[in-house]
Amino acid sequence: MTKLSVNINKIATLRNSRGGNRPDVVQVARDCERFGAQGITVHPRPDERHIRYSDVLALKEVVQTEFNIEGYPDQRYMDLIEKVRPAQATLVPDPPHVLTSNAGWDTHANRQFLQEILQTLKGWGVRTSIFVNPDEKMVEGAAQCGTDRIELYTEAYATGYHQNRHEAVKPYTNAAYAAKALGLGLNAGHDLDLDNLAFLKQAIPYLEEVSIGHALISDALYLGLEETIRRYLAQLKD
Ligand SMILES: CC(=O)[C@@H](O)[C@H](O)COP(=O)(O)O
Ligand SMILES: NCC(=O)COP(=O)(O)O
Repeated sequence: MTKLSVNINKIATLRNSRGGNRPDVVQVARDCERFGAQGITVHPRPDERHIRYSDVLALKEVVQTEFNIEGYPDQRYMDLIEKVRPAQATLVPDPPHVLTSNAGWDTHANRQFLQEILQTLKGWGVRTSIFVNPDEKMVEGAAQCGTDRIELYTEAYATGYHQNRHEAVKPYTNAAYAAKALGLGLNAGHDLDLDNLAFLKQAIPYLEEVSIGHALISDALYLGLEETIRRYLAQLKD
């Protein structure tokens, strides 16, 4: 079964745009789970443009499904993970001021750094995932770093989907196969939506988790959150 983890970053974007606590990030997380989401993902960025570190502490108290915290493993992120002990920590190589995540890790050039971080996270009992491009060499590097899972960075798939989905998905099926052969768990995320999700799932049936935020929250503005989550879950049926 492929789990849907809803990334609620953009709920916090809307809340922060006016100050106050509307929409309430914690209530939205509760509702996402009530509507069937099997996980909640957040990506607190150093500038706290959306999810704040304080949100993560509040969410820890209420999230009943899998809590996935993404981020660059600087000291602040590591201190947060140590305090929260989420189900999963997803390491992303983002510099502080990127508009959004735009690349996977070079798992060879960063091997020692990642090995040390992953060892610490595993010592805290946190499942680890590394954000990577669909590149078999980077997948091999991720396995050498000792991660539990990888998350395939699916922006290129989403960009190429409407031109030629069969071509767009090829690097992902190759990288997924390499991950499976290496015994790595497999997640995917970034720019997945109601158009492209089912084809990815069909091409990689053993995907363990997709984390989806921007498109899902945008869809919810038209369809409502409950109906939107129902539709995304329907795309993931085995
Ligand atoms: C790692 C990734 O691709 C996304 O989860 C990322 O968290 C999106 O970040 P923004 O919501 O800040 O665009
Ligand atoms: N890891 C991907 C994620 O959490 C959400 O990415 P997006 O759907 O907001 O592009």
